[in-house]
Amino acid sequence: MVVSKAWTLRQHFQGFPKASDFHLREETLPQPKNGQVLLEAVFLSVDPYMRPYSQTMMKEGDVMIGSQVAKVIQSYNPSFPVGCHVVSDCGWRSHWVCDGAELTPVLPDWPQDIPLSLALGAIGMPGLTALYGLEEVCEIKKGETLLVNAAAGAVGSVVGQIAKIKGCRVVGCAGTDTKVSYLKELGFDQVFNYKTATSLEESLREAAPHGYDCYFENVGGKFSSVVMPQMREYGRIAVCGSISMYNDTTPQTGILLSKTNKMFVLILQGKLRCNEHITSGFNNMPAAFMGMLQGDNIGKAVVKV
Ligand SMILES: NC(=O)C1=CN([C@@H]2O[C@H](COP(=O)(O)OP(=O)(O)OC[C@H]3O[C@@H](n4cnc5c(N)ncnc54)[C@H](OP(=O)(O)O)[C@@H]3O)[C@@H](O)[C@H]2O)C=CC1
Ligand SMILES: CCCCCC(=O)/C=C/[C@@H]1[C@@H](C/C=C\CCCC(=O)O)[C@@H](O)C[C@H]1O
Repeated sequence: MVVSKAWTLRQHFQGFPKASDFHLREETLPQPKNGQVLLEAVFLSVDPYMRPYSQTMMKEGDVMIGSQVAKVIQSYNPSFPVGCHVVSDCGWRSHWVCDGAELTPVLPDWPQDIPLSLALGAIGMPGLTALYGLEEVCEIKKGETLLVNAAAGAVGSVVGQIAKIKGCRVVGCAGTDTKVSYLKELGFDQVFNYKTATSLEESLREAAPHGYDCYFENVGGKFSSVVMPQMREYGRIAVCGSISMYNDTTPQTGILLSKTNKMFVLILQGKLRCNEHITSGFNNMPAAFMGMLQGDNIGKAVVKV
Protein backbone atom coordinates (compact mmCIF):
# COMPACT_ATOMS: atom_id res chain seq x y z
CA MET A 1 0.00 0.00 0.00
CA VAL A 2 1.30 3.46 -0.87
CA VAL A 3 0.21 6.58 0.99
CA SER A 4 0.05 9.52 -1.42
CA LYS A 5 0.11 13.22 -0.54
CA ALA A 6 -2.29 15.49 -2.40
CA TRP A 7 -2.87 19.25 -2.30
CA THR A 8 -6.56 20.13 -2.41
CA LEU A 9 -8.45 23.39 -2.82
CA ARG A 10 -9.75 23.96 0.72
CA GLN A 11 -11.80 26.98 -0.39
CA HIS A 12 -12.17 28.87 -3.65
CA PHE A 13 -9.65 31.69 -4.05
CA GLN A 14 -10.93 35.19 -3.39
CA GLY A 15 -8.50 37.51 -5.15
CA PHE A 16 -4.86 36.46 -4.82
CA PRO A 17 -4.51 32.86 -3.46
CA LYS A 18 -3.54 32.43 0.21
CA ALA A 19 -1.75 29.53 1.91
CA SER A 20 -4.94 28.79 3.88
CA ASP A 21 -6.84 28.14 0.61
CA PHE A 22 -4.89 24.89 0.21
CA HIS A 23 -5.00 21.68 2.24
CA LEU A 24 -2.47 18.85 2.23
CA ARG A 25 -4.13 15.47 2.67
CA GLU A 26 -2.91 11.89 2.64
CA GLU A 27 -4.69 9.14 0.75
CA THR A 28 -4.00 5.41 0.68
CA LEU A 29 -3.85 4.27 -2.92
CA PRO A 30 -5.26 0.96 -4.14
CA GLN A 31 -2.86 -1.73 -5.35
CA PRO A 32 -2.50 -1.30 -9.15
CA LYS A 33 -4.41 -3.93 -11.17
CA ASN A 34 -3.79 -5.44 -14.55
CA GLY A 35 -3.25 -2.66 -17.12
CA GLN A 36 -2.44 -0.11 -14.41
CA VAL A 37 0.71 1.60 -13.16
CA LEU A 38 1.81 3.32 -9.94
CA LEU A 39 3.37 6.76 -10.56
CA GLU A 40 5.70 8.79 -8.37
CA ALA A 41 5.94 12.54 -9.07
CA VAL A 42 9.39 13.85 -10.02
CA PHE A 43 8.58 17.40 -11.23
CA LEU A 44 5.25 19.20 -10.91
CA SER A 45 4.18 22.21 -12.91
CA VAL A 46 2.63 25.37 -11.48
CA ASP A 47 0.86 27.36 -14.21
CA PRO A 48 -1.25 30.51 -14.44
CA TYR A 49 -4.31 28.62 -15.81
CA MET A 50 -4.70 26.86 -12.45
CA ARG A 51 -5.99 30.12 -10.97
CA PRO A 52 -8.94 30.79 -13.36
CA TYR A 53 -9.68 27.10 -14.03
CA SER A 54 -9.88 26.35 -10.30
CA GLN A 55 -12.92 28.63 -10.32
CA THR A 56 -14.68 27.02 -13.26
CA MET A 57 -13.56 23.38 -13.16
CA MET A 58 -13.07 22.56 -9.50
CA LYS A 59 -15.16 22.16 -6.37
CA GLU A 60 -13.86 22.89 -2.90
CA GLY A 61 -12.09 19.75 -1.66
CA ASP A 62 -10.89 18.68 -5.13
CA VAL A 63 -7.23 17.96 -5.77
CA MET A 64 -5.54 20.92 -7.53
CA ILE A 65 -5.38 20.43 -11.30
CA GLY A 66 -2.01 20.16 -13.01
CA SER A 67 0.59 18.20 -14.91
CA GLN A 68 3.68 16.44 -13.68
CA VAL A 69 6.60 14.37 -14.88
CA ALA A 70 6.31 11.09 -13.01
CA LYS A 71 8.31 7.88 -12.80
CA VAL A 72 6.60 4.51 -13.13
CA ILE A 73 7.47 2.61 -9.94
CA GLN A 74 5.13 -0.40 -10.33
CA SER A 75 3.69 -1.61 -13.59
CA TYR A 76 1.08 -4.07 -14.80
CA ASN A 77 1.02 -2.39 -18.21
CA PRO A 78 3.70 -3.43 -20.73
CA SER A 79 3.53 -0.06 -22.51
CA PHE A 80 4.86 1.67 -19.37
CA PRO A 81 7.63 -0.44 -17.79
CA VAL A 82 9.04 0.30 -14.33
CA GLY A 83 11.58 3.15 -14.51
CA CYS A 84 10.10 4.96 -17.51
CA HIS A 85 8.91 8.55 -17.25
CA VAL A 86 5.55 9.93 -18.31
CA VAL A 87 3.65 13.21 -18.30
CA SER A 88 0.45 12.83 -16.31
CA ASP A 89 -2.39 15.29 -15.69
CA CYS A 90 -3.17 13.74 -12.27
CA GLY A 91 -2.87 17.04 -10.39
CA TRP A 92 -0.89 18.03 -7.33
CA ARG A 93 -0.26 14.47 -6.10
CA SER A 94 2.93 12.74 -5.01
CA HIS A 95 1.72 9.29 -6.22
CA TRP A 96 -1.13 8.03 -8.38
CA VAL A 97 -2.53 4.76 -9.75
CA CYS A 98 -3.96 4.92 -13.26
CA ASP A 99 -4.11 3.14 -16.57
CA GLY A 100 -2.00 4.15 -19.56
CA ALA A 101 -4.84 5.87 -21.40
CA GLU A 102 -4.23 9.16 -19.55
CA LEU A 103 -0.44 9.13 -19.87
CA THR A 104 1.96 10.67 -22.37
CA PRO A 105 5.28 8.81 -22.41
CA VAL A 106 8.39 10.97 -22.22
CA LEU A 107 10.08 10.20 -25.53
CA PRO A 108 12.42 7.18 -25.31
CA ASP A 109 15.01 9.19 -27.30
CA TRP A 110 14.87 12.15 -24.89
CA PRO A 111 18.41 13.62 -25.08
CA GLN A 112 20.47 12.94 -21.96
CA ASP A 113 21.64 16.55 -21.67
CA ILE A 114 18.10 17.96 -21.50
CA PRO A 115 16.43 17.93 -18.07
CA LEU A 116 13.17 15.98 -17.90
CA SER A 117 11.51 18.99 -16.24
CA LEU A 118 11.52 20.69 -19.67
CA ALA A 119 8.67 18.34 -20.59
CA LEU A 120 6.61 20.79 -18.50
CA GLY A 121 8.28 23.87 -20.04
CA ALA A 122 10.01 24.59 -23.34
CA ILE A 123 9.50 21.04 -24.65
CA GLY A 124 6.00 20.83 -23.24
CA MET A 125 2.77 22.80 -23.18
CA PRO A 126 4.26 26.33 -22.69
CA GLY A 127 6.95 25.91 -25.39
CA LEU A 128 4.52 24.47 -27.91
CA THR A 129 2.04 27.25 -27.12
CA ALA A 130 4.78 29.78 -27.92
CA LEU A 131 5.65 28.08 -31.21
CA TYR A 132 2.02 27.65 -32.26
CA GLY A 133 1.10 31.24 -31.44
CA LEU A 134 4.02 32.63 -33.41
CA GLU A 135 3.83 30.36 -36.44
CA GLU A 136 0.13 29.55 -36.79
CA VAL A 137 -1.60 32.56 -35.24
CA CYS A 138 0.79 35.45 -35.91
CA GLU A 139 2.35 33.83 -38.99
CA ILE A 140 5.38 35.88 -38.09
CA LYS A 141 7.87 36.76 -40.84
CA LYS A 142 11.51 37.78 -40.93
CA GLY A 143 12.03 41.50 -40.39
CA GLU A 144 8.78 42.05 -38.49
CA THR A 145 8.57 43.65 -35.04
CA LEU A 146 7.05 41.57 -32.24
CA LEU A 147 5.92 42.59 -28.78
CA VAL A 148 5.64 39.98 -26.00
CA ASN A 149 4.68 40.58 -22.37
CA ALA A 150 5.33 38.34 -19.34
CA ALA A 151 8.44 38.00 -21.51
CA ALA A 152 10.73 36.36 -18.95
CA GLY A 153 8.24 33.58 -18.20
CA ALA A 154 7.77 30.06 -19.53
CA VAL A 155 5.88 31.06 -22.69
CA GLY A 156 7.25 34.59 -23.19
CA SER A 157 10.93 33.67 -23.05
CA VAL A 158 10.44 31.01 -25.75
CA VAL A 159 8.33 33.38 -27.88
CA GLY A 160 11.06 36.04 -27.90
CA GLN A 161 13.90 33.62 -28.64
CA ILE A 162 12.06 31.87 -31.49
CA ALA A 163 11.17 35.23 -33.00
CA LYS A 164 14.85 36.24 -32.87
CA ILE A 165 15.83 32.98 -34.56
CA LYS A 166 13.31 33.84 -37.29
CA GLY A 167 15.02 37.20 -37.85
CA CYS A 168 12.51 39.48 -36.14
CA ARG A 169 12.96 42.53 -33.97
CA VAL A 170 11.72 41.64 -30.48
CA VAL A 171 10.42 43.95 -27.76
CA GLY A 172 9.74 42.40 -24.35
CA CYS A 173 8.25 43.65 -21.07
CA ALA A 174 8.79 42.12 -17.65
CA GLY A 175 8.27 43.06 -14.02
CA THR A 176 11.79 43.27 -12.54
CA ASP A 177 15.15 44.73 -13.60
CA THR A 178 16.76 41.30 -13.17
CA LYS A 179 14.29 39.94 -15.74
CA VAL A 180 15.08 42.86 -18.04
CA SER A 181 18.82 42.02 -17.88
CA TYR A 182 18.08 38.33 -18.49
CA LEU A 183 16.02 39.13 -21.59
CA LYS A 184 18.79 41.35 -22.96
CA GLU A 185 21.17 38.41 -22.47
CA LEU A 186 18.76 36.25 -24.47
CA GLY A 187 19.09 38.71 -27.37
CA PHE A 188 15.82 40.66 -27.11
CA ASP A 189 16.27 44.00 -28.91
CA GLN A 190 14.36 46.26 -26.52
CA VAL A 191 13.21 45.40 -23.02
CA PHE A 192 11.65 47.45 -20.25
CA ASN A 193 10.24 46.99 -16.77
CA TYR A 194 6.51 47.68 -17.06
CA LYS A 195 6.27 48.22 -13.30
CA THR A 196 8.76 51.09 -13.19
CA ALA A 197 8.08 52.64 -16.63
CA THR A 198 6.64 56.15 -16.21
CA SER A 199 4.28 55.60 -19.12
CA LEU A 200 3.58 52.21 -20.68
CA GLU A 201 2.33 53.93 -23.81
CA GLU A 202 5.54 55.96 -24.24
CA SER A 203 7.86 53.03 -23.44
CA LEU A 204 6.11 50.94 -26.08
CA ARG A 205 6.33 53.75 -28.64
CA GLU A 206 10.02 54.40 -27.91
CA ALA A 207 10.78 50.70 -28.31
CA ALA A 208 9.07 50.52 -31.73
CA PRO A 209 8.32 53.98 -33.18
CA HIS A 210 6.77 52.43 -36.33
CA GLY A 211 4.49 50.14 -34.30
CA TYR A 212 4.12 46.38 -33.91
CA ASP A 213 3.44 43.79 -36.61
CA CYS A 214 2.78 41.04 -34.06
CA TYR A 215 1.70 41.06 -30.46
CA PHE A 216 1.96 37.92 -28.33
CA GLU A 217 -0.52 38.71 -25.57
CA ASN A 218 0.07 37.03 -22.20
CA VAL A 219 -1.20 39.72 -19.86
CA GLY A 220 -4.51 41.19 -21.06
CA GLY A 221 -6.48 43.89 -19.25
CA LYS A 222 -5.21 47.47 -19.39
CA PHE A 223 -1.92 46.40 -20.95
CA SER A 224 -3.65 45.18 -24.09
CA SER A 225 -5.75 48.34 -24.36
CA VAL A 226 -2.53 50.40 -24.46
CA VAL A 227 -0.94 48.18 -27.13
CA MET A 228 -3.91 48.13 -29.57
CA PRO A 229 -3.43 51.65 -31.01
CA GLN A 230 0.25 50.84 -31.61
CA MET A 231 -0.45 47.84 -33.84
CA ARG A 232 0.50 48.35 -37.50
CA GLU A 233 -1.89 47.87 -40.38
CA TYR A 234 -2.38 44.10 -40.99
CA GLY A 235 -0.85 43.41 -37.56
CA ARG A 236 -1.62 40.05 -35.90
CA ILE A 237 -2.28 39.28 -32.24
CA ALA A 238 -1.95 35.88 -30.57
CA VAL A 239 -4.23 36.16 -27.54
CA CYS A 240 -2.55 33.55 -25.39
CA GLY A 241 -3.49 34.53 -21.86
CA SER A 242 -4.50 37.36 -19.56
CA ILE A 243 -2.69 36.83 -16.29
CA SER A 244 -3.25 40.39 -15.10
CA MET A 245 -6.93 39.52 -14.66
CA TYR A 246 -6.81 36.04 -13.11
CA ASN A 247 -6.94 37.30 -9.51
CA ASP A 248 -9.49 40.04 -10.08
CA THR A 249 -12.53 40.06 -7.84
CA THR A 250 -14.30 42.64 -10.00
CA PRO A 251 -13.98 42.38 -13.78
CA GLN A 252 -11.81 44.99 -15.56
CA THR A 253 -12.21 46.08 -19.14
CA GLY A 254 -9.94 44.33 -21.63
CA ILE A 255 -9.33 41.04 -23.30
CA LEU A 256 -10.02 37.82 -21.41
CA LEU A 257 -9.91 34.58 -23.36
CA SER A 258 -11.43 31.67 -22.43
CA LYS A 259 6.92 20.13 -32.80
CA THR A 260 8.90 18.77 -30.18
CA ASN A 261 12.06 17.64 -32.16
CA LYS A 262 12.56 21.16 -33.45
CA MET A 263 12.74 22.40 -29.84
CA PHE A 264 15.30 19.72 -28.83
CA VAL A 265 17.54 20.76 -31.71
CA LEU A 266 17.35 24.45 -30.80
CA ILE A 267 18.20 23.73 -27.16
CA LEU A 268 21.07 21.37 -27.99
CA GLN A 269 22.48 23.95 -30.43
CA GLY A 270 22.39 26.55 -27.64
CA LYS A 271 19.92 28.70 -29.63
CA LEU A 272 17.05 28.33 -27.17
CA ARG A 273 17.86 28.91 -23.50
CA CYS A 274 15.44 27.48 -20.98
CA ASN A 275 15.83 28.91 -17.52
CA GLU A 276 13.79 27.16 -14.85
CA HIS A 277 12.68 28.48 -11.47
CA ILE A 278 12.79 25.30 -9.40
CA THR A 279 11.22 25.08 -5.93
CA SER A 280 12.17 22.02 -3.89
CA GLY A 281 9.67 19.90 -2.01
CA PHE A 282 6.13 18.71 -2.70
CA ASN A 283 5.00 20.50 0.48
CA ASN A 284 5.95 23.82 -1.15
CA MET A 285 3.49 23.50 -4.09
CA PRO A 286 1.22 26.36 -2.88
CA ALA A 287 4.20 28.67 -2.24
CA ALA A 288 5.58 27.90 -5.72
CA PHE A 289 2.18 28.58 -7.32
CA MET A 290 1.68 31.88 -5.48
CA GLY A 291 5.29 32.90 -6.21
CA MET A 292 4.75 32.34 -9.94
CA LEU A 293 1.54 34.42 -9.90
CA GLN A 294 3.41 37.30 -8.28
CA GLY A 295 6.35 37.09 -10.70
CA ASP A 296 9.12 35.34 -8.71
CA ASN A 297 10.04 33.15 -11.67
CA ILE A 298 12.50 33.66 -14.50
CA GLY A 299 11.57 30.96 -17.00
CA LYS A 300 9.32 28.02 -16.18
CA ALA A 301 8.17 27.57 -12.58
CA VAL A 302 8.36 23.91 -11.50
CA VAL A 303 8.49 21.98 -8.26
CA LYS A 304 11.04 19.22 -7.75
CA VAL A 305 9.89 16.57 -5.33
N1 LIG B 1 -3.56 29.66 -24.40
C1 LIG B 1 -2.73 28.74 -24.00
O1 LIG B 1 -2.74 27.62 -24.48
C2 LIG B 1 -1.76 29.06 -22.92
C3 LIG B 1 -1.78 30.28 -22.32
N2 LIG B 1 -0.87 30.59 -21.37
C4 LIG B 1 -0.93 31.95 -20.81
O2 LIG B 1 0.32 32.58 -21.06
C5 LIG B 1 0.59 33.49 -19.99
C6 LIG B 1 1.99 33.19 -19.41
O3 LIG B 1 1.98 31.88 -18.89
P1 LIG B 1 3.35 31.19 -18.40
O4 LIG B 1 4.42 31.53 -19.36
O5 LIG B 1 3.06 29.78 -18.11
O6 LIG B 1 3.63 31.93 -17.03
P2 LIG B 1 4.95 32.70 -16.61
O7 LIG B 1 6.08 31.77 -16.47
O8 LIG B 1 5.09 33.88 -17.55
O9 LIG B 1 4.59 33.21 -15.14
C7 LIG B 1 3.64 34.18 -14.95
C8 LIG B 1 4.26 35.60 -15.07
O10 LIG B 1 3.21 36.54 -15.30
C9 LIG B 1 3.65 37.81 -14.88
N3 LIG B 1 2.54 38.52 -14.25
C10 LIG B 1 1.88 38.20 -13.14
N4 LIG B 1 0.92 39.11 -12.87
C11 LIG B 1 1.00 40.03 -13.85
C12 LIG B 1 0.29 41.25 -14.12
N5 LIG B 1 -0.69 41.68 -13.34
N6 LIG B 1 0.65 41.96 -15.21
C13 LIG B 1 1.65 41.54 -16.01
N7 LIG B 1 2.36 40.39 -15.81
C14 LIG B 1 2.02 39.67 -14.73
C15 LIG B 1 4.81 37.60 -13.88
O11 LIG B 1 6.00 38.13 -14.46
P3 LIG B 1 6.40 39.69 -14.32
O12 LIG B 1 7.46 39.75 -13.26
O13 LIG B 1 6.91 40.03 -15.66
O14 LIG B 1 5.18 40.46 -13.92
C16 LIG B 1 4.93 36.08 -13.78
O15 LIG B 1 6.26 35.63 -13.70
C17 LIG B 1 -0.54 33.36 -19.01
O16 LIG B 1 -1.49 34.36 -19.29
C18 LIG B 1 -1.13 31.99 -19.32
O17 LIG B 1 -2.45 31.86 -18.95
C19 LIG B 1 0.10 29.72 -20.95
C20 LIG B 1 0.18 28.49 -21.52
C21 LIG B 1 -0.78 28.04 -22.52
C1 LIG C 1 -9.37 32.22 -18.81
C2 LIG C 1 -8.27 31.21 -18.74
C3 LIG C 1 -7.25 31.37 -19.82
C4 LIG C 1 -6.12 30.45 -19.55
C5 LIG C 1 -5.15 30.39 -20.67
C6 LIG C 1 -4.21 29.26 -20.38
O1 LIG C 1 -3.24 29.44 -19.65
C7 LIG C 1 -4.56 27.99 -20.96
C8 LIG C 1 -3.83 26.91 -20.74
C9 LIG C 1 -4.23 25.59 -21.31
C10 LIG C 1 -4.04 24.49 -20.31
C11 LIG C 1 -5.33 24.20 -19.59
C12 LIG C 1 -5.18 23.05 -18.66
C13 LIG C 1 -6.19 22.40 -18.09
C14 LIG C 1 -7.61 22.69 -18.25
C15 LIG C 1 -8.36 21.55 -18.85
C16 LIG C 1 -9.56 22.10 -19.56
C17 LIG C 1 -10.49 21.01 -19.98
O2 LIG C 1 -11.42 21.35 -20.69
O3 LIG C 1 -10.34 19.85 -19.60
C18 LIG C 1 -3.53 23.27 -21.09
O4 LIG C 1 -4.48 22.33 -21.24
C19 LIG C 1 -3.17 23.76 -22.44
C20 LIG C 1 -3.36 25.23 -22.49
O5 LIG C 1 -4.00 25.51 -23.66
